Amino acid sequence: EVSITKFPADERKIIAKAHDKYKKARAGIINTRHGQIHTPAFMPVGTKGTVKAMLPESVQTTGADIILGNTYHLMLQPGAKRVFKLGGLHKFMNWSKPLLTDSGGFQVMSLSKLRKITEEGVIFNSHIDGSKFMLSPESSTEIQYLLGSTITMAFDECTPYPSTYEQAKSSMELTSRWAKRSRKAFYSRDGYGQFGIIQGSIYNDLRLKSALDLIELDFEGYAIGGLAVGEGQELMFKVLDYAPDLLPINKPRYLMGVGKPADIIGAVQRGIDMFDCVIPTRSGRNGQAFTKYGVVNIRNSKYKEDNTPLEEDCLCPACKNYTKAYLHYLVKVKEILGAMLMTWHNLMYFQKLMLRIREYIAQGKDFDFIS
Ligand SMILES: CNc1nc2c(CC[C@H]3O[C@@H](OC)[C@@H]4OC(C)(C)O[C@@H]43)c3nc(N)[nH]c(=O)c3cc2[nH]1
Ligand SMILES: [Zn+2]
Repeated sequence: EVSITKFPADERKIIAKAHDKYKKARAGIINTRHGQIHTPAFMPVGTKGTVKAMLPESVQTTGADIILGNTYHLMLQPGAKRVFKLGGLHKFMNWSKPLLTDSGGFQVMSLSKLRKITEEGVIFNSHIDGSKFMLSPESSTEIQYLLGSTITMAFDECTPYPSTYEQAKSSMELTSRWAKRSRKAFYSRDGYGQFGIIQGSIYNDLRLKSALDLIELDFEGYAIGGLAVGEGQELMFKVLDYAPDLLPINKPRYLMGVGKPADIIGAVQRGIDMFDCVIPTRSGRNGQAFTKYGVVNIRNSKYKEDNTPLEEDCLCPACKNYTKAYLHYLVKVKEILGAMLMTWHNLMYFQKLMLRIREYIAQGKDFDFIS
């Protein structure tokens, strides 16, 4: 049971604007082998088999139905075959609910130094010890199978921003060929699914072609890729004004890498169902707390004698049992408990946001009444 709290002013503006034009928000349930996912859903990021600074049972208390893992990191260490031998990622990390794994292409481009993109796949050197690896539609799909992912992502190329029309076109066409190979390599089982990822950057005809190519492969769900890569909120919303409508209305839509609360609200209003973002966890560890009063930079000296909680009505341990002064101190002296409490609060805040959104959609209420 969580209380309804206020959106900060800037989110109300987004809600009001998006609400007038978009009645595409929808609330639903995705049934999987590992349990239900209530959408719109926020998926905490657990790149290396752990949501940093959180026990999985604590992640569960925040209300998360599903968390993310990653092919790239886990294939390098401890290795997909080893995780498989040890009983799969669910057992390894003691998380029994749904797991979605990204296919690894995005991380190769952002993490490994030496890499070569070929039709076959991406050849790269591990950012850990420099050893050579290849990620392809087939190997990425097999690794996600070995990890035991509930939702497997197709192996794609995240088109960088900005890209010319030609660059975006050839990148999208590569992603379509790789999607076909990913779909063929997927071992379909009841309660498990594979999502295609559409690309096409900011060009609507390329987004349409990408969607048509992937719809032919009949994925269980679809992600909108190639966004939240530096294009900014306005351009992202411009793509989201039409891209979700290109996808099957009866299948989940996942916007990768998004985002701040205002981004999530605007995207839900445009028909998106699933989100992932490192912001609540990464910024929590860096001392930023999301609250109904806006973002609190707990390291600010004005909190050093503030004996009040981050939010008086929040049910997380940071707010129930500690003060901003204590959090300020812990983060300043880099105590591990600081990262834990700030992360826990932020994940709770994001899940409360999603709960409020789901409730208001289910009751057919206008978003702008959440205030
Ligand atoms: C932040 N903006 C952003 N992230 C994107 C991602 C990666 C999403 C994954 O990367 C991590 O976030 C940085 C998260 O931790 C793991 C667990 C790795 O999963 C999340 C994308 N992934 C694929 N395959 N294709 C895309 O077009 C794409 C676009 C994105 N835009
Ligand atoms: Zn809290």
